[in-house]
Amino acid sequence: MDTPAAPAALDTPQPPPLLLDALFGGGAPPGLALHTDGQAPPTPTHADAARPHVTLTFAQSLDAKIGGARGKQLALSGRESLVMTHWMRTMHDAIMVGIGTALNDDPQLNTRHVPPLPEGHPHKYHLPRPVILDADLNLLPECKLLTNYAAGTGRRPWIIAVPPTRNCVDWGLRRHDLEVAGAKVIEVERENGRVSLPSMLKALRKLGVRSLMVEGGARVIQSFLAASTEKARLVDTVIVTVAPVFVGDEGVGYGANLSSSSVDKLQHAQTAVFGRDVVFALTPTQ
Ligand SMILES: NC(=O)C1=CN([C@@H]2O[C@H](COP(=O)(O)OP(=O)(O)OC[C@H]3O[C@@H](n4cnc5c(N)ncnc54)[C@H](OP(=O)(O)O)[C@@H]3O)[C@@H](O)[C@H]2O)C=CC1
Ligand SMILES: Nc1nc(O)c(N)c(N[C@@H]2O[C@H](COP(=O)(O)O)[C@@H](O)[C@H]2O)n1
Repeated sequence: MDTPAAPAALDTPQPPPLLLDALFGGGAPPGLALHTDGQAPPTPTHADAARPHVTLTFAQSLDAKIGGARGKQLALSGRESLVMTHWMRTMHDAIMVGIGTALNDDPQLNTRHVPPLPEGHPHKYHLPRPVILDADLNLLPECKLLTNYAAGTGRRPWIIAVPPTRNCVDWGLRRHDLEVAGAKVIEVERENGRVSLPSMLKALRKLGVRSLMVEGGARVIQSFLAASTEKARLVDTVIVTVAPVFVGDEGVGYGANLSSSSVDKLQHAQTAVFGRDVVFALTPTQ
């Protein structure tokens, strides 16, 4: 009698090879993307233990727009590349957007588009910690990130804020309202009028964040691309989805103040087609 074939590793759906190559240099480490009995799943790590691995990722049109006129949120990614993005979310400890995106898109930043696990599967997908760059605490207590957390369907959002230099009653009141709604406020230093990215990364690493997926929006992408220098590189992997559409001049771009001398030098790592979209993975040149 033939011996029945062993079931393929619990029939767990597997992430796209582009992500495995770009973030793990090949195969899937055991337990990847899964939340197993409270253990932290494997994630991309950074050689410098003082900051998390940073993956900068976004979807753009052929004319390099990430949003529509007056910031209108655009569904640029097709179904297949959106699923890829949600796989990427399962692979990171935390996911970050700027307050511009949080107010404009009211995102959920969860992993709902990953293929469902088979019935009876012992684990769940890992859900990344949502983090918002919001120096002045303008996040709304009724946003989806906070209501999902209150409803038990999302993780507790962390807000990266900068305390005002002078006593500011309003900032304190906003902090109180956000904390009552469930947010954790993390204070970091200000740099050039905004959250200092190195200070923010250091604070996140101290709180146990090993990998951070930065999703945008325009100003945040620009800051990360421009902040990296040979001396202090802040981005380890860039993953860009390019959708076959033109948005036009009135759309939101991210390259406004980037010059070739200030932006990090990136080299091609992988390209793959997802449905009608093309996804590029890049890494900084050594
Ligand atoms: N296609 C895609 O993949 C994505 C598209 N988008 C689109 O992007 C647009 C929103 O972009 P945008 O308005 O620029 O908003 P952002 O999400 O980039 O947020 C910008 C704000 O973040 C805060 N911030 C704090 N520290 C920094 C820092 N170091 N660098 C940059 N920003 C910092 C600032 O506010 P403060 O000073 O108050 O802290 C700043 O105004 C929307 O149209 C949205 O739909 C967004 C994400 C992904
Ligand atoms: N990958 C990708 N493709 C697009 O076309 C997009 N517009 C975005 N936007 C990012 O995703 C956030 C929305 O997330 P949820 O669907 O609410 O979980 C949005 O705020 C952008 O960060 N991304």
